[in-house]
Amino acid sequence: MIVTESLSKRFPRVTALDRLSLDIGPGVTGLVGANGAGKSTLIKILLGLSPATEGRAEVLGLDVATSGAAIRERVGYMPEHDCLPPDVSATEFVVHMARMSGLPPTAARERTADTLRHVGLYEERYRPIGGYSTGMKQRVKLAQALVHDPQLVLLDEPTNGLDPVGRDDMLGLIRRVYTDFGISVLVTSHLLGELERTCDHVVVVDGGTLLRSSSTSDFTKITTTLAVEVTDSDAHPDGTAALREALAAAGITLHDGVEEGLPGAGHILLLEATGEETYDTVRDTVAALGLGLVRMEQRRHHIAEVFRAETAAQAQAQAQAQAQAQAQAQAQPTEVPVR
Ligand SMILES: Nc1ncnc2c1ncn2[C@@H]1O[C@H](COP(=O)(O)OP(=O)(O)OP(=O)(O)O)[C@@H](O)[C@H]1O
Repeated sequence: MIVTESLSKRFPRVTALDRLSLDIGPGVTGLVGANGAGKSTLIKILLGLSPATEGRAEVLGLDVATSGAAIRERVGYMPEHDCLPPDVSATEFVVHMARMSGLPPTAARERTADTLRHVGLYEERYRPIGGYSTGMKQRVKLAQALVHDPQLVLLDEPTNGLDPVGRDDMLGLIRRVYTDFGISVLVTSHLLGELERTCDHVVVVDGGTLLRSSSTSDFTKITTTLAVEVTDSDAHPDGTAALREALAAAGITLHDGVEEGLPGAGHILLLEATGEETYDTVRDTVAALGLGLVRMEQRRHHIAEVFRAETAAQAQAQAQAQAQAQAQAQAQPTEVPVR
């Protein structure tokens, strides 16, 4: 869907993209990076709206340097900033965008009605956009990106300004753009965690360079940590504590601390699974104590955890390399200038 090779964009004072090479296939892909990482710059280059300084990029097999118009016919774009005219209704605006994309009048009206319904705008679509909430405006921006039935949409920070419920709704909508309509999605965010449930693939950029590109399941790979949650009983009013003690006595390695569990149950104990026998020991110990087993599952990493650990390991490796270089430099005999 998207391929970039050593793509760079330099502004007079800042390098927004630095030799970025990517290969993004169909599905929902998250492009994650802090503010200023270069996400919006990449999107503008992919749409053929801004030339790269070096390198090349292709979208749907079309070269961004020479086929900008053809790319924009096949690709939808949801910009980050508020760019909607306040005095027209969502219907008028989206019909206008559909006509601009080349749809005839009747098809433009029909597609607009379908798309606005899909993004969850009903009666309010006839009211002026100026009176809409942020969530409704984000939906209109998404609708105008979808109305011409593109093969791919580029969504720049679609959850910006939304409360947690609004974010979840928007992320659900984005997922359905691919599952219901087969339209591939590149969605940017500065929040790594929120893309975990939505994206098949995650690309992380920092300072215009690629930090990591991998499938979400690789990021969130299963760990050897078991999460166990039990209920309390009359004999053991603190079931979690009783289980912790009994498992430790049975030789199982428990991780420090506990996590919040379900209301009504206890906390979640985290322990190291060394094999099938760990499951048996937990099951038998829970039964012997007369507790109810609420859950016993292998824990998955969250993207943010993996990423924090990788970044810390990289920083440590860098610091070690620097210290080594310094030690070597000090060990070199100092040259005495020859007079
Ligand atoms: N037209 C421009 N002129 C000069 N510098 C620019 C221009 N556009 C972007 N930049 C700079 O390039 C860098 C990357 O910006 P970009 O907008 O692509 O980041 P971003 O990851 O999208 O972050 P945000 O979500 O905050 O927009 C930033 O340092 C920004 O200040």
